[in-house]
Amino acid sequence: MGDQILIGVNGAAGRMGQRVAVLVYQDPDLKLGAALESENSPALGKDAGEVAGIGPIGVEIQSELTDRVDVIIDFSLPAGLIKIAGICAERQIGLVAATTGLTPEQRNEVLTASQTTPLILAPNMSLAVNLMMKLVREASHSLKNSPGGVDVEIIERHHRFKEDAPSGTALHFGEIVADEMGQTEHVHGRAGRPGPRPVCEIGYHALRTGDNVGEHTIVFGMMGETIDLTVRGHTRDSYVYGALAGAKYLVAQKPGLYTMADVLGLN
Ligand SMILES: NC(=O)C1=CN([C@@H]2O[C@H](COP(=O)(O)OP(=O)(O)OC[C@H]3O[C@@H](n4cnc5c(N)ncnc54)[C@H](OP(=O)(O)O)[C@@H]3O)[C@@H](O)[C@H]2O)C=CC1
Ligand SMILES: O=C(O)C1=N[C@H](C(=O)O)C[C@H](O)C1
Repeated sequence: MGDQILIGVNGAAGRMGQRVAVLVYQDPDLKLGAALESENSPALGKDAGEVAGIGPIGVEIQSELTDRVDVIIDFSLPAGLIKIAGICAERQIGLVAATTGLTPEQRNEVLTASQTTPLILAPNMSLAVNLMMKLVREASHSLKNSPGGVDVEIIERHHRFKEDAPSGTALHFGEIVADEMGQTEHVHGRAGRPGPRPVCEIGYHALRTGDNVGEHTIVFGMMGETIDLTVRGHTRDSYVYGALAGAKYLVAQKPGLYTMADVLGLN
């Protein structure tokens, strides 16, 4: 067991953080070395396994990183990610950063960590979603000269508790489409009399219902036909398995920025 990779989880009491604790516990190559939450969290002092529903695992939730870990997996809030990115950069701890809803300035601040430590910063860790990113790029490339033009709309569905909209994944899909097709306008919902739709728009539609763990549909609407590409999560574990693969990948890397496509062998 001596060569197990020591994982720290930031946002340990959250929906994702709890599943990270459980799946790290079940993985013989990994060991939970630290569980972090904000300094105001009611979970401080509790056992991370108890909070995650698997009974005590001997890791107390704390607000400061005092234990040695090899990689931090972060599913928290932008402020939590920025704080832990600074610590990882200073102590040269690998960082799998999954938190979404960052401003461009916050994103740049997190990215500076890659100067001194290995970093993944990705809005989605799932294999299926990352494969779909490749498929969307290919579809955008193939359809961009369709006669009559192509209208692209991005529909995402998430649980009612999600704080940011549209999802980081939806925004990333939009970047891929615009990179291939050249749309310049990003429109969030429509109401009133917006008039005929120009092809230079990408429309985003964020649905928030129940306990949906995440669905994304990219609609390519043309004159005479439509393609819908959809990826649906069934459980949060699809994201966690990707994050664990990212952690295992980062321990063997030099400082720098790495992608989930690197980790998942999709390049
Ligand atoms: N990249 C990916 O594949 C995925 C990314 N996500 C993203 O992960 C993030 C978390 O999602 P989810 O687990 O559903 O959200 P939750 O709100 O359930 O969990 C976030 C946790 O982080 C805690 N937290 C808040 N501030 C800090 C801080 N400063 N330091 C440490 N912990 C803090 C919260 O505590 P408190 O409640 O007390 O504020 C909470 O326990 C979101 O941004 C989401 O979009 C989610 C799924 C997949
Ligand atoms: O908050 C979530 O749940 C999710 N957030 C990520 C995002 O904003 O893209 C990834 C996934 O869709 C689940």
